[in-house]
Amino acid sequence: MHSKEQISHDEYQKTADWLMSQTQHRPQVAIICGSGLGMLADTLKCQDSFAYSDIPGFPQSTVQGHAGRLVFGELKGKTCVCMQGRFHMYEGHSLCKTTFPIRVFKLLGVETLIVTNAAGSLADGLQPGDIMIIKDHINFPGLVGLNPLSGPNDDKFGPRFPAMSGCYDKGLRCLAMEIAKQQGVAGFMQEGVYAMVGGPNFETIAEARLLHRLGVDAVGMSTAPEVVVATHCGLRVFGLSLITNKVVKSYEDSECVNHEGVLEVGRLRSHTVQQLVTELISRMEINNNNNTSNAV
Ligand SMILES: O=P(O)(O)O[C@H]1O[C@H](CO)[C@@H](O)[C@H]1O
Ligand SMILES: Nc1nc2[nH]cnc2c(=O)[nH]1
Repeated sequence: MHSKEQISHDEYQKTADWLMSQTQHRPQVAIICGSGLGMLADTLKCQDSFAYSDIPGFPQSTVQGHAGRLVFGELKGKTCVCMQGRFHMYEGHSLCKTTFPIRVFKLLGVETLIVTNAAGSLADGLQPGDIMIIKDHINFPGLVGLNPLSGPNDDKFGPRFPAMSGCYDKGLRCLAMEIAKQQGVAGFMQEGVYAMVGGPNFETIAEARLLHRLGVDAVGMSTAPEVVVATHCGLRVFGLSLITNKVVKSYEDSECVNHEGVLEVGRLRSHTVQQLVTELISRMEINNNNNTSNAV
């Protein structure tokens, strides 16, 4: 069962200590690049970069469009760390492995996490190429007990029963919308609810209809476990989905989604996503109070 594996505090600390011995950067902001969005790391200046295979304790990326590199650098006066490649449950990683980097970031002093993903749209108003600011999520694996926080709680990171209402920071969501207006891209940006399903198959039509009825705006196979672990340890979270395809909801529709198409939309929209994230990081305020204050 995925959730049984446990990782000790010492193991997270060892990885954080190794990284701190290899780079002078002390990141305040962490960015996770979704499928095809690895170029977000290109904006960082004075880079130190590490292959996941060289980082003690790090899992390995196995999905095309996820390079498997951790990049540290400066962006508009903030120190950042960027995951070029995330880990998904369907790759066979335990949920605590898929979220391993989040707690390492916490120990590095990160205060804000930016998660990005590629997602299929269920909402009629969301077209391929649109950007959805994540207002909330439905963690389907989590609802049935596949939760990275299952098992003994590590009080050093956070409480046994963390609240998840408000896990996507409202201030950052408003700031992102304001920036979108100023950059002239608000026309294809809106807030919505992201749902995580286990994958790796895309949805059947009946599943798509079910998700639509449940109020899901966009669906993907990642993000929710990362956000749960980040919120548990007191990180502020901002998330966005790049809509890469419409999820087929009609038996009359012969369209068929594939991963190549998902990556292609990422490439087409890379510049817009980069500009938005760069400006958001530049204008966000950082409270340097990362002291595991969420812990009980
Ligand atoms: O969520 P990210 O990593 O962006 O990737 C999304 O795109 C892949 C499918 O094309 C799935 O892994 C899905 O979760
Ligand atoms: N589950 C799921 N994940 C995706 N990632 C990108 N597009 C999709 C989609 O349509 N469904």
